[in-house]
Parts: sequence; C-alpha cells; structure tokens
Amino acid sequence: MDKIAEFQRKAQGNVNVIAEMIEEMSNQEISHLIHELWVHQIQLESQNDELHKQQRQLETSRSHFHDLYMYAPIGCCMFDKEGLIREANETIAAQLGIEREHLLNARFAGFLVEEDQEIFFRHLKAAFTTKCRQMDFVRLTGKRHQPLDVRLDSIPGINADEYGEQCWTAIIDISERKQLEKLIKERTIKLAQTTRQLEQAAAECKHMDEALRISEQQYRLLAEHVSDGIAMLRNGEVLFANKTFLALFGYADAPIFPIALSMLMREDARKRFEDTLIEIDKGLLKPRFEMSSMTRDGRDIWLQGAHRPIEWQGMAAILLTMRDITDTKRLELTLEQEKKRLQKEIITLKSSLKDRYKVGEIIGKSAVMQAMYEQIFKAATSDASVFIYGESGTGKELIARTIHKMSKRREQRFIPVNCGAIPETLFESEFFGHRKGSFTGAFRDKQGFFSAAHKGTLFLDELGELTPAMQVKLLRVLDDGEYMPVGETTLKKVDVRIITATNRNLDELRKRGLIREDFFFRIHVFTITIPPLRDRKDDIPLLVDHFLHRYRADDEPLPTIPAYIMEMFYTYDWPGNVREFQNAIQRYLSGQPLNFLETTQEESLKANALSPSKGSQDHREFQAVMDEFEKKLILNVLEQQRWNKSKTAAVLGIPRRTLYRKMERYGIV
Ligand SMILES: Nc1ncnc2c1ncn2[C@@H]1O[C@H](COP(=O)(O)OP(=O)(O)OP(=O)(O)O)[C@@H](O)[C@H]1O
Repeated sequence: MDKIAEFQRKAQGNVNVIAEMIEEMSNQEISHLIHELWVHQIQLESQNDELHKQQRQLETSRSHFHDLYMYAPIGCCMFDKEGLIREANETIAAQLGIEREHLLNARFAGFLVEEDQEIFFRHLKAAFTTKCRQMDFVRLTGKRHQPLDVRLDSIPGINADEYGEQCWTAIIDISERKQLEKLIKERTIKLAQTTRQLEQAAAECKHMDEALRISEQQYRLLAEHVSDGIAMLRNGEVLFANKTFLALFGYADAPIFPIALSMLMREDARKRFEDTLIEIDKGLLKPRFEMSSMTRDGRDIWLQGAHRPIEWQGMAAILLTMRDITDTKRLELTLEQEKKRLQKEIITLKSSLKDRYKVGEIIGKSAVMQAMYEQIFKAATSDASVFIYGESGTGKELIARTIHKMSKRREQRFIPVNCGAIPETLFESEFFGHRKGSFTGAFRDKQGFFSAAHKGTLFLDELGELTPAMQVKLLRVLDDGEYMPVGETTLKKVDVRIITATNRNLDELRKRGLIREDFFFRIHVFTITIPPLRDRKDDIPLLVDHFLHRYRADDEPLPTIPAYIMEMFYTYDWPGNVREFQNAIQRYLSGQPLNFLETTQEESLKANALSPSKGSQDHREFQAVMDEFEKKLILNVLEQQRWNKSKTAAVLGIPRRTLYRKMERYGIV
C-alpha cells in the first residue's frame, strides 16, 4: 500500500520515474500493481462521480438561491459607492415597474421621490463609512408615479469586486404598513376626537345629572313641603303621592310607589274616592270639586280637590291636588246653620209682626192671610214639596212664585206648568224633553220642564188633571232624582223643588182613585190653603188700592171708587176671587160697566161673546176672525162662570183639558 502510495506520488511527479520503476519490478509485482491500479481507477471514477453529483447539487442549490434572490418578496440591490445599481433582483424591478436589465448601472436616486434622494445618499455614505447595517425610509417613485413607501436595509459588502466596494440593500415594501400606520393614525385621531367628545358628553351628562339631581331635589322639596296633597293616579293606583296627601288619609310613612288605593285608604273612604275618580274619568266632575272622606282612624274630613289629566311615561294619568277644608267646611256649615236659624228668626219675627198687608206681590192683611203668610215663610225656609190648595183666581201661582223667590233656590228658574193643558201622549216629551227624530214630529231637540227647572222650582198647577199613569212617571223622577229624555239612553240627574197646586179637592180625588196614594203623600209634605176672597173681605180696600195703582194711566191721578161701588164689592161673593176682582177694577178704569152683578149668563153670551166686534168683520183671514171670536167667547163664559173652569168647560161643551189648552193659546190667565 505504501509502495502504491509512493508510486502514485512519483507517477504524478514524473511518468519517467514510473516507467523505471516498472522495469525494476517482477511480473508478479507488476500484475499486482496493475490490479492495484485498476482498483484505484475504480476508486477515482467513483470519486469523480461523487464530485459530479456534488457539482450538480451545488448547481441546483445555486439555481434555487438565484430564484430565491431574484423573486424574493423583498427587493434587493447592490450599490456601489456612487449609488449606481450594480445588481438588482426582479422584485425591485417589478416594484419600480421597469425591466431588470434597465435597472443595472442606473442611478438608484433617480427612482426616488425628489425629497428623499438626499436621505438615500446619506444612508449609503453611512453604510460605507461605518461598515455597519443602516436602515432608513424613503419613497420610490413607483409604478405609474404612485409613490411607494419602502425601508432601506443596507449591509456594506466585505469584499470589493470589479466595481469597487459594494453595499447590499434590501428594499422592503412598507406601503401597507404605512397605510396601516396612516389608518391607525387617522383612527387614533378619530379615537382621540371621539374620546374627547365622549369626555365632553360625559361631562355634560354629569352636569345634567347634577342639574337633574338638583331639580329633582327642588321638586321633591316642593312636593313635600307644599301645603296641598299631590298625587298622581292611574287605574286605581297611586303612582306617586307627597307626604301631605298621605297625611290627609292618616298615613305618616311614604310607601313604595306605585301602590293600590286600597292600601292607602280604608274601605269606606276608598269607595267614595273611587267613585270620584270614575266621575273624573267620565268628565262629570268640575276641575275643582269638594268631597267628604274619612281618615284611617275614622275621622270624617272634607277635601277640596282639583284634577288635571296629564301624560306620565307615555300614558294618561290624573294629577290630583287635595287640601283639607274640614275646618272651613265646618265653619261654612255652622254659618249655613246660623243663616238658616237667622232666616227662621227673621221669618218668626216677621210673622209675629201684626198688620202685615203685603208679602212680595201678595196683598192682604186679614187674619186668614196672616195665617197663610206664616205657612209661606215656613215653606220658604224648607226645601220640601209644597202643596197649595185654593179656588180659582186666589193666587196659587203668585204664592208659588213668592215661595220660590224667598227660598234658597231664588237665583234659579221658576217653571210653571199647567198640567191640565198637557195631553197624555206628549207628557214625557214635555216633562223629560226629547231628542230630534226620536218620534214623528220631533224636528229638533227639546228641553223638558225638568231640565229647565234644574236646581230651581217646578210649579205643577192644576195637579188634579194628571192621570194616574202620568203620576207614576212623575213619582219615579221625584223619588230617584233621575229621568230619561225621549230618544236618549242615559239617565239625567235632576234637582228640583216641586210646588203643586189645585182648585179641586185632592183628598176626594184620592178617595175616588184618581190620585194615587203614593203620589198624594209624596207631594203633600207641606200644605198651604189660600182663603177665598169672600172670607177676607176686609182685604178689599187694600186690593182696590193695589189694583188702582197697577192699572191707572201713568199721567192720571189715582182714581177713586164711589162708595156705592165699594158697597157692591163688599156684598158680592167673588167666586172668581182676586182674578175676578182684578178684572172688575180693570173694567171700571176702562169705563166699561161693572156688569158682574147684573148681567146674566144668557145676556152676556148675547151681548158679548156671540157677536164679534164690528172691526173684526173687515178683510181679515177667516181663521183670525174665528180665533178672536173663540177667545172672546171663552173669556165671556169664564167671566160669567166666575172663572170656574169646570163650569166654563161644561157651558162651552168641551173637555176641561181642551179649555186649558185654548186658554193657554189665547193667553187667558
Ligand atoms: N193676594 C193677592 N194679591 C194680589 N194679587 C193677587 C192675589 N191673589 C191673586 N192675585 C192676582 O190674581 C191673578 C190670578 O192669580 P193666580 O193666577 O196666581 O191664581 P190661581 O189661583 O193660580 O188661578 P187658577 O186657579 O186659575 O190657576 C193674578 O194676576 C194675581 O197676581
């Protein structure tokens, strides 16, 4: 082996030496050497193959690295000291948008935006002088003049080549990062702005919160310290109530709202309160009202309230303010009682006065009239139903009016109704009113007597003329204080005082079943009986004086009545009572004969009624002539019959109700 190695060495140095050596060798040694050489050749060939393989691998690797370099995602350039591009990969060429070949030996600064060229030169100089890695940011002019942000990352070359010293620079596209940075910057600015706005809003909120808190405190203070009770209610629930409101009902502690009314009020007070709320809901209660109630410990109280619809949290509610007026109310009641007492006292005093010759428009100073005045005063101080009995013409309506004028209802209306003139079929319409169209002939809404007399007095004259069916209907209203107008569906409440009158014997009618017992007792609470004129003839001078004053002509002195006529006044019976007396004075003053003593019924009919006045013969309409004729006839017969309407109706041959209607139509009173 040593020999072979030596041979090899010597063979490599000098082939001649080898040949000499071969000559000195034996055949065996030569064949051995040939074998050895052959083996060695094989070894060499094998080494050669290995070297080829390694070369190929190196080639492949170089190609990979070349591709990697060429197409790496980072641009790569090699610069010389002047800034010329000595090497460049495809990526930077693509970034700049030109062929790679055109890049080689070009000035890199020419691909930079003008302002950044200086940065590049400084960067390169620093890399070459410091021999350290350098990093800077510049902008490439980029494709289609779209500047591209890049980072230059340079490592100066250790060895110089044909171009002198060199510097390898990675050119990294940071445009996305820049954009991101820009975006982040913008976002940061926006965020900062939003943060500022939020801070501002938060500060405002805090401020508002503070203002709200103060305002809430103020309202709470106001609500708690105001002398009125305040509550907010909805559907029977108290949404809020201040201390004063709770205290009104005897509660000291504020509960947790909302709370049911039942929790705040005792059973009986709650019922009243709920009724009040229902009335408010229906719009029946005035904005200001008064109501009685009860505290938790059962003390009766009076409350004055005011209500207003409001909207709370998007829903309707009632705002209620209430104050305790128990003391004022008690005072009022005491005053009212005192007033009544004084009124009674006045009336008692008045009634104790002798020689009363006049009460209101009622004339008379006789003892019977004095007794009647007593009754009138009593009736005036009460609100009970009054029944007046008196013959025709004694002044029933006059007395009813006087009672009304002296009563507490004097400010309200007095509605006189002649029951005899109302046909049964129209009873309900007349008394209760009707709605337009509720029956044939109901052309418009009509107010009934009850509605007209609401809070005032309804005077029902000729009460005996009401049929039992009519009495039932009236009784229902008098008992319930409610009625239903014709054509309506809801009941109407009414508050009237009833004064009734008749010249017929009502007790007699009751016994005959023409007046219902219940109706009779309902209206017969307070009775006044008017004496006929024949029973109080000592009132005649007063009446003469009264009517002479009333009917004399304005510019004439007061006439006197001759003694003989006065004598006749005293002797005559006056079946038509004061009305007849009043007519007699009127006739006397107008120069007509006082024929009430002499003229017989037949003469009168002939003289007056049956012969219409000449004037009426003219060119007037037939109906007008007939009406005048009828009026005169009725008046004459009434006079003849001393205003006794039953007798008059009998003489004329017509029913009493018809006579009443005709009298009303012609204005005969
Ligand atoms: N005492 C009196 N003093 C003054 N005038 C009187 C008196 N009584 C009646 N009169 C007058 O007599 C007339 C008839 O009175 P009134 O209509 O009140 O009577 P009446 O009883 O209601 O009659 P009738 O029964 O017919 O309905 C009226 O003008 C009234 O003013």
